Amino acid sequence: MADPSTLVVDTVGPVLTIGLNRPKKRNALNDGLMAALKDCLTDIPDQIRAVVIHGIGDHFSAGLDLSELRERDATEGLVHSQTWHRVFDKIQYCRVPVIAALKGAVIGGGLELACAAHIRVAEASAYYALPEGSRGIFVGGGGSVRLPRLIGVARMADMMLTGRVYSAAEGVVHGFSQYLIENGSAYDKALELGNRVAQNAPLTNFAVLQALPMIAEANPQTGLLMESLMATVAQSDQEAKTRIRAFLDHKTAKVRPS
Ligand SMILES: COc1cc(/C=C/C(=O)SCCNC(=O)CCNC(=O)[C@H](O)C(C)(C)COP(=O)(O)OP(=O)(O)OC[C@H]2O[C@@H](n3cnc4c(N)ncnc43)[C@H](O)[C@@H]2OP(=O)(O)O)ccc1O
Repeated sequence: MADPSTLVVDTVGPVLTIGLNRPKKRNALNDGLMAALKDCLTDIPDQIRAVVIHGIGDHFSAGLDLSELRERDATEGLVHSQTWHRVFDKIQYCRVPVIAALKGAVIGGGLELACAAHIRVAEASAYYALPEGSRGIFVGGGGSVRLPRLIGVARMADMMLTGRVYSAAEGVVHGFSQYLIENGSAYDKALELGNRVAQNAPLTNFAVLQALPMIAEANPQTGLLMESLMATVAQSDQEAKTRIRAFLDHKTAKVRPS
């Protein structure tokens, strides 16, 4: 059953912010939190154009709440894992971009949660680990599907076999996170990015979230056809026509390095 106290949910302009709120347990992900997260991601109000997920306190998340793993038999374990898959799918297939603001521990299931987001912003304090090997378990939140696509099978295998802790800087180098920023600013940066992506044409964001991952996984011929179809749909939309006219009439911002 959903435990609403495990999340702090807020609306900041067009951005929905979701704070994982079990700081005394390092935001370990228990059943109540996962159910609350699912509810929250199911009922995103129409006016919301981006979501930021962050951790309350010093950490993003210490992963699965190990105290809830004790009593599960194999069947319950399977159901549990598939429940997680459904929650994280809600992130990956969200109708608006989801940005994870990372700090402190980003461990196990916490890392899997972050993998499902579309953009990862890490402050210097963030560190990543998959200690499942030392706990005698395996990833169960989609990590073996999503993480190798970001950092490669060999590096994920290294994380799982050695339990090595990767730094925030390594996370950027290896393609896990897209931004590395100073301590204390992950939330603000994620919010800034949320406001920025909210300005895009919704159809472009839709294409990036829904079509791009499929195109990237398709064989090149299928991918190129899908790209052409998506491009055609987007450019024939009135929104594109209005935006391009605004640029040609010098009524909109130019592309400038930030
Ligand atoms: C199998 O099917 C699955 C699996 C999964 C996903 C699996 C995973 O996520 S495995 C990874 C599990 N996480 C860990 O092993 C991390 C454990 N925590 C730590 O190492 C540390 O707590 C820390 C995160 C590095 C923070 O250290 P520190 O700041 O010193 O804080 P502590 O004093 O250690 O902790 C404070 C308090 O929090 C409790 N706590 C921390 N992490 C967890 C946790 N993961 N689960 C439960 N409780 C946690 C800690 O015990 C302390 O509690 P007190 O009561 O003693 O205060 C997915 C789906 C599947 O189906």
